[in-house]
Amino acid sequence: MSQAVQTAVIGVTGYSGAELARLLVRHPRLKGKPPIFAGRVDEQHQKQGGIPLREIHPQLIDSHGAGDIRVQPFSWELFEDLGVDTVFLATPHEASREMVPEARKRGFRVIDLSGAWRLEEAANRAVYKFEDEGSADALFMQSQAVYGLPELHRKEIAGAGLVANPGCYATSVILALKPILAAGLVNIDCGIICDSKSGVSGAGKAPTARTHFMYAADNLSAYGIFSHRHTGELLEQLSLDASSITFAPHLLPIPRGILSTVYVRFNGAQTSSAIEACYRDFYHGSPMVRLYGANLPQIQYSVRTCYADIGFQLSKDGQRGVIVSCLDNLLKGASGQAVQNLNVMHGWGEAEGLE
Ligand SMILES: NC(=O)C1=CN([C@@H]2O[C@H](COP(=O)(O)OP(=O)(O)OC[C@H]3O[C@@H](n4cnc5c(N)ncnc54)[C@H](OP(=O)(O)O)[C@@H]3O)[C@@H](O)[C@H]2O)C=CC1
Ligand SMILES: CC(=O)N[C@@H](CCC(=O)OP(=O)(O)O)C(=O)O
Repeated sequence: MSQAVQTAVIGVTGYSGAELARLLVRHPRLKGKPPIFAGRVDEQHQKQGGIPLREIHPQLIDSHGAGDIRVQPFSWELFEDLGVDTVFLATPHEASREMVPEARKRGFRVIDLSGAWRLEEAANRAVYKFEDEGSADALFMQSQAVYGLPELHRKEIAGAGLVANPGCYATSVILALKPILAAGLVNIDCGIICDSKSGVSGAGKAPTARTHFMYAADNLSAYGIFSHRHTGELLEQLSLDASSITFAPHLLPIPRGILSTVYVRFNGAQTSSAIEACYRDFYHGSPMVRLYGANLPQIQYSVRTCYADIGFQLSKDGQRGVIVSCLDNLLKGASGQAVQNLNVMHGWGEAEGLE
């Protein structure tokens, strides 16, 4: 078990990169080894040795350990010279798709926050329209990738060279459904409905027509129904057929947070205590999932935490269930999960630096 892991982050100027910086500079296992931050640095800052992190994220003041850390101009040689072990990519899917093969060739372990390597099936990946789709290099890299949801794949993540951090909506829905599906309690033929709502930071820092204040504020809108790219993650991780699950994402006019409401029919009548036991058994030893039972979680409870919060209620006859799953899209939905994966990869306590 190493105490001296050197980490590096590409994409710290983005929303999830900022949260990653906040978590990593305070991580108890990284004391004395602050992460290296690298990215696109303009000429003027290059002359000054990089951009001071506090210029980009003033909220990361000294008490958070950010000190004089700078975002340096990115190169793989920089990481090699500085003895980097694990690289986080908080970059767009296409950028990750290009960078990861080179990072792996150079021997870095990678935790990629993007969707570049999450999907095993070419049919599910088609939504991304990757330029290198089908190439031998890309297929090889895909075969090495482990889906970075520790609650499902802890063992594989521990030995992985490439961890594909899950999507934020996907995390909330998979964690809500996996225990009852794995126990065979859900009547799949009746269809499962996942109604998910996300804060605007889920879309990243580049404004789009959909996420512009004028459209997002004082509004609630559905989008991506039957076509959202996280559907493939749900199908693969829950071993479901496309006809048995309907995923409907919505844009909520709040900065961060996701609430997924999942509607299921059971195979026969269930009791609250049986369903509660099912969740407790499944998440035994999973410190980043908090179970609420019939006291449903709310976005307010989960936001700015690295937890996924899950609760449920049953119909009077026990035939139907509604599961509510909340998380912070930038934390358990992205950076918190990435640090949880770092902990698993290095044999540290899974919740270290996250509570
Ligand atoms: N936001 C969220 O809730 C979630 C996001 N994700 C995924 O995490 C990744 C980051 O998301 P998010 O933080 O929202 O994104 P942002 O748009 O907020 O930030 C993107 C970051 O990537 C950098 N970047 C863009 N292109 C390149 C490039 N070609 N080379 C190097 N750096 C580049 C940007 O740097 P610069 O400042 O130079 O432009 C910026 O730091 C994405 O893949 C996203 O899909 C996953 C789960 C949840
Ligand atoms: C509100 C919002 O726009 N959310 C994003 C999903 C964010 C996320 O987890 O996405 P990645 O798969 O890009 O990593 C979306 O629907 O496209």
